[in-house]
Amino acid sequence: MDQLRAGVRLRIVLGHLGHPLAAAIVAHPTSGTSSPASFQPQQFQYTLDNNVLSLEQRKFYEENGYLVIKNLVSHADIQRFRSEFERICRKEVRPPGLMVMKDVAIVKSEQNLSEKSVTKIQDFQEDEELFRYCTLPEILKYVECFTGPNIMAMHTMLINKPPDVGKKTSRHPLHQDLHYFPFRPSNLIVCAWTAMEHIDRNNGCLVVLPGTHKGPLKPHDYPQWEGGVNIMYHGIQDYEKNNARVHLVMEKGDTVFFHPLLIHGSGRNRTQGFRKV
Ligand SMILES: CCCC(=O)SCCNC(=O)CCNC(=O)[C@H](O)C(C)(C)COP(=O)(O)OP(=O)(O)OC[C@H]1O[C@@H](n2cnc3c(N)ncnc32)[C@H](O)[C@@H]1OP(=O)(O)O
Ligand SMILES: Nc1ncnc2c1ncn2[C@@H]1O[C@H](COP(=O)(O)OP(=O)(O)OP(=O)(O)O)[C@@H](O)[C@H]1O
Ligand SMILES: O=C(O)CCC(=O)C(=O)O
Ligand SMILES: [Fe+2]
Ligand SMILES: [Mg+2]
Repeated sequence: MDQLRAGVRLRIVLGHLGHPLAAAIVAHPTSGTSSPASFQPQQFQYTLDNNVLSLEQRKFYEENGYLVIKNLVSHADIQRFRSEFERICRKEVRPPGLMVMKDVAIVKSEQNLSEKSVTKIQDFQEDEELFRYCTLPEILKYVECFTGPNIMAMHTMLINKPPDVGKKTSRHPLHQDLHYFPFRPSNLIVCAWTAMEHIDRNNGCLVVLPGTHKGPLKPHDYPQWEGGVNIMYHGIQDYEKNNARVHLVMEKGDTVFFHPLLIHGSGRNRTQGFRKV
């Protein structure tokens, strides 16, 4: 917990740099990256040597830049996060530093904050209930496989993807999270993304381009989309169109861990529900 609190202080300092940060958990830059002498460092570049991941899981992350762990977060915890999100939307609690974002399609039409007008909250580090997510032993157990033991929560968000009103504004353009992060080294950063309900292509699942974590950070800018683009939702301009997109279908509680250079985004929500992660 002390280490996580220290990380929150760092995140606030980074926030003063004016960067739009997003969800990430990162290792302290001084934490060890060295492996035991018996280990071949060239074999594993993106995962650290511990006993949590199977060889198969390690190889999968090394090759693809992401790893899905099924049924990791309990439904009881997810219900608590959902309830707290609703309390925030009703303005019953106002955690300091919290940023509330609305979708561009409704930002000018709906005046009152409600669960149906908030697209995302971010920087919930001062909300004890939501920050529990960053302290869950089952999450940290896997995070440590990528960051090492000295873990800091760098940025936090709860995304409430709204039903698309027909302009495709609910999409999140393909991007690399490292574009938003003014800290390094990238291989010691990982994002934990937990489905709070069943998520598939209908409600806009996470879409990844496997293996792109091995490439460089690419230039980002606003997508050339007609009909509406959300402020500060930058996308990659020149991604390889032949690179197969993989749609991650996930059940409630499933969690994907991914590298900050992995190109990913999410499609429109064609249901009437608000897709939560
Ligand atoms: C690890 C990366 C993963 C990611 O999440 S990548 C995306 C990162 N980007 C973000 O997180 C963006 C976060 N959002 C924000 O910073 C803020 O919500 C945002 C969009 C700047 C607006 O903040 P505020 O200034 O507090 O809001 P406001 O209500 O006073 O609006 C100011 C002007 O902006 C407009 N606006 C608000 N939300 C928008 C939206 N979603 N899309 C497009 N325009 C939007 C709003 O209409 C207003 O314009 P005007 O001044 O009235 O003309
Ligand atoms: N032709 C494209 N050009 C640029 N980005 C795209 C293109 N197609 C998809 N994307 C990006 O990839 C994400 C996921 O694509 P996907 O096709 O799943 O979503 P969608 O087009 O919104 O929904 P769907 O195809 O399921 O109706 C989109 O949100 C968008 O960011
Ligand atoms: O859930 C989404 O729609 C996109 C999330 C994302 O890009 C992220 O968590 O970094
Ligand atoms: Fe992202
Ligand atoms: Mg499509």
